[in-house]
Amino acid sequence: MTRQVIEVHELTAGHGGAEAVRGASFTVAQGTVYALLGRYGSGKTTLLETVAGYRRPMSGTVRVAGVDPYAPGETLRMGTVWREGGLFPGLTVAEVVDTWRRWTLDPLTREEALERVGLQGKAGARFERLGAGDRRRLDLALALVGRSDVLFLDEPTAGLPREDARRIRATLRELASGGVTVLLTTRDPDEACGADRIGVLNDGRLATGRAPIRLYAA
Ligand SMILES: Nc1ncnc2c1ncn2[C@@H]1O[C@H](COP(=O)(O)OP(=O)(O)OP(=O)(O)O)[C@@H](O)[C@H]1O
Repeated sequence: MTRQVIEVHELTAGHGGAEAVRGASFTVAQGTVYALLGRYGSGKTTLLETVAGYRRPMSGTVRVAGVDPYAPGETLRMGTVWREGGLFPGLTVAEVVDTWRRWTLDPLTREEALERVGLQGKAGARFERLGAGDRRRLDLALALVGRSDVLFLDEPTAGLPREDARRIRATLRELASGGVTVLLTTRDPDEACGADRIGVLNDGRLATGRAPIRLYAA
């Protein structure tokens, strides 16, 4: 039977009492990519932060691998990449990953982490010399260092050149084939169509469906 790694039921979430997401329900099966698609301000980031356990739900429930990600003491093998990404001036890719590994219990080896995101061969490169796509890959490698089997990604290809975006999507598909469950946000309908399932957020309301669906039909 398919295992639902992320289970969200009637979730309402927001900021200082103002609701940004209302009554969202969806599930994400193990080893699949789920895209939350929506315009600016539709509630994507608020929903992602709440499902990842960074924000307390106003009502409703979230379970990730069967546990409440907001509950104190729960440790989940999950990784997150927020839109700003990391800045590591003065360090090489290898040094950044090794620093992360030191803070992580039972981490992947540096080689494993870089290989999973296609950055093998860039270990000696200085962070400042990396292009935007490789910087995003490095963020992904750091999210994976703790052997994460769930990834939460806020607009992982936003602002990237088309080819970099395509390669990141291919990497996410490979990770999913290896059993990693991916929940991402996007403003790009093309990107959403590459996911296994799509939820469309419109002004805090989530409509769910199976890809491919016509998103902005005339
Ligand atoms: N820290 C905050 N404090 C108060 N209101 C917020 C905060 N962050 C977001 N909001 C509001 O919550 C609503 C949803 O914002 P959210 O950032 O979740 O949407 P989004 O779809 O991710 O948009 P974007 O693509 O612009 O990031 C918006 O009305 C926004 O103004």
